[in-house]
Amino acid sequence: MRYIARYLKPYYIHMIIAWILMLTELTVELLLPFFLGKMIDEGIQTQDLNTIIYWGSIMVGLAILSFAAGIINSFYSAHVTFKFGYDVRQKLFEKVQAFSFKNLNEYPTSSLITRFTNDIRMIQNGIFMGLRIMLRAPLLVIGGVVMAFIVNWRIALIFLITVPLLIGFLLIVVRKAGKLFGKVQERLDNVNRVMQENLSGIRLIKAFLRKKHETNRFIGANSELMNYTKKSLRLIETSMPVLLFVMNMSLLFILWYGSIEVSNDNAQVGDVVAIINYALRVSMAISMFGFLTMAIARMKASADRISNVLDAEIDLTESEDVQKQYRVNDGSIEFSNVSFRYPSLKEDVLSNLSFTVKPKERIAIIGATGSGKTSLFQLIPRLYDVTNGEVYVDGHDVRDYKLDHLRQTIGYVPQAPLLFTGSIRENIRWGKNEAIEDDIVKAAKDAQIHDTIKDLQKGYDTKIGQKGVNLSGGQKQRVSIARALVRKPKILMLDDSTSALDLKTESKLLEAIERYECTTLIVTQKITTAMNADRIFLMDDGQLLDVGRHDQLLKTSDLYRKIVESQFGKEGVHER
Ligand SMILES: Nc1ncnc2c1ncn2[C@@H]1O[C@H](COP(=O)(O)OP(=O)(O)OP(=O)(O)O)[C@@H](O)[C@H]1O
Repeated sequence: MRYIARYLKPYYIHMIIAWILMLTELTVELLLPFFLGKMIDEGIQTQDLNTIIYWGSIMVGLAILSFAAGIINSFYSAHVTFKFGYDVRQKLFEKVQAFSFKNLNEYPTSSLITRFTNDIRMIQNGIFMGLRIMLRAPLLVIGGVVMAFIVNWRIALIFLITVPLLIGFLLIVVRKAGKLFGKVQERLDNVNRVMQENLSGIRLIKAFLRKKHETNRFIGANSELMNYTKKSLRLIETSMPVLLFVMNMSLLFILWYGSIEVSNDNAQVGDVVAIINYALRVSMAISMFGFLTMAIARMKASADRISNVLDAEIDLTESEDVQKQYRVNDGSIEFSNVSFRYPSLKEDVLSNLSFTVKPKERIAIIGATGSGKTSLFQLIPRLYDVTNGEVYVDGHDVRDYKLDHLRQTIGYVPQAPLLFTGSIRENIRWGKNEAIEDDIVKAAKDAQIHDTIKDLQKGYDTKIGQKGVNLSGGQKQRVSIARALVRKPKILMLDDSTSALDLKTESKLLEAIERYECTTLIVTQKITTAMNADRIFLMDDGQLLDVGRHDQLLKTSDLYRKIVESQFGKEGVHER
């Protein structure tokens, strides 16, 4: 909740104005029944038209004042609420942008989306209600009771029983509902997760005929959400009949006891009408107060979830003594006794790796699936930090570089090419904001995608659908390679990014890359790609089994020979 106060700070003036306006509404609301009683007793009972007009005009004036105050209050309350939402969303976005991969593993995308949308909305609801009715409800209860006692204390005694009864009841309901709302938000996370997986994997689901299975999964998550929402809403709804019952009983009591008091000349008809009016307003204020506390319980559950993200410790930061002047010039890489373990695992996925890569050298990394190739890649731009050992770029530990500079000098093409909604030009420029048209076209030509783009009706302006749905796998791969090349990187890392390319296109691509004069690491499953590298790293189970040129490895490594055999046959090995 302290975050709420912090983010509301710039809007304190607006909040104070909203509260002053709300107090104006409240004062009018408390005065109206009093004047109504006066009008009845001094005007209607005595049939004095002038007095009726007098009190009537005052009441109309006050009603207009209250109406205007209500409208302006809503305006200020909405302003504070929306500004607050904007600021928190912005802060959350910046925080998530700064997250390391480890942080991202802790907060699934679906849960972050719920926090960005639903949780912020819950807090906004709480703030809006707070500004409209927070002080108003309790003050109306207190003021209503006091005014009723001023009008006629004997009849007003009924309030001493009904008010504590209703408040006690509502407090119990709110406590229970608060816990349930936390659970509702968790279930909403689940629904969002299933929905997100389904939307992004819809083609796969259709291809595998998994519609029924996925529908059942969604029904499961959706039913849980419905059940918890139903439980919490039911709890709230039980408060309404109880409230109405107590209210009606107290009205009956006021009428019954009031009539006795009037016939005994201890009260006037106007007093009874005024007190009935106060009783109605006090009951309404208590129910309003109930809704408000409910909104606050909901807001608290959501605020906790937002502050968890804002408070999350980002483990991958630049150390205080980071050498800001270090620059990557040559692009040499060295791994020194590197071991790495994902935070969620018990065992290392890379163990004791040591090797050096000379500037501008071209290395092919080959190895079974799960042998740690991608993990090795991720350590160079510090997507994760090593568990043990050191990774050096240009002779300096990667942790001693400014993170932005280090990453700027690396062109990384991940295994699954990810493109963003926007034009092809925008997607390539995504690699380097300042890239001019010539740079973009050159990168596309080198990535062997220029001709394809040219043949599209809108060329570089062709819009790419979400995640590049309207491009083929190989086209997506090449656009993401162009995106990496446009940065003119010192180190280029292709993680199985040429898998969908035919041999001819791939070899042209590799030739073009050679002209970039950058250190190149290529994870590949294809021997034809590996053969052209200066050296091949053969990985198995997180270790570097062998290093050498293709012809050397054919002689020294049984595993390498087997891989070659599996792709070219026994005969093919000798031809290569
Ligand atoms: N984010 C993660 N959290 C936990 N374990 C992971 C994570 N990513 C990968 N792993 C595990 O680390 C090991 C190495 O994975 P990695 O992706 O580096 O292999 P790879 O050689 O690139 O495989 P492939 O060729 O299939 O892409 C695997 O056992 C994998 O299960």
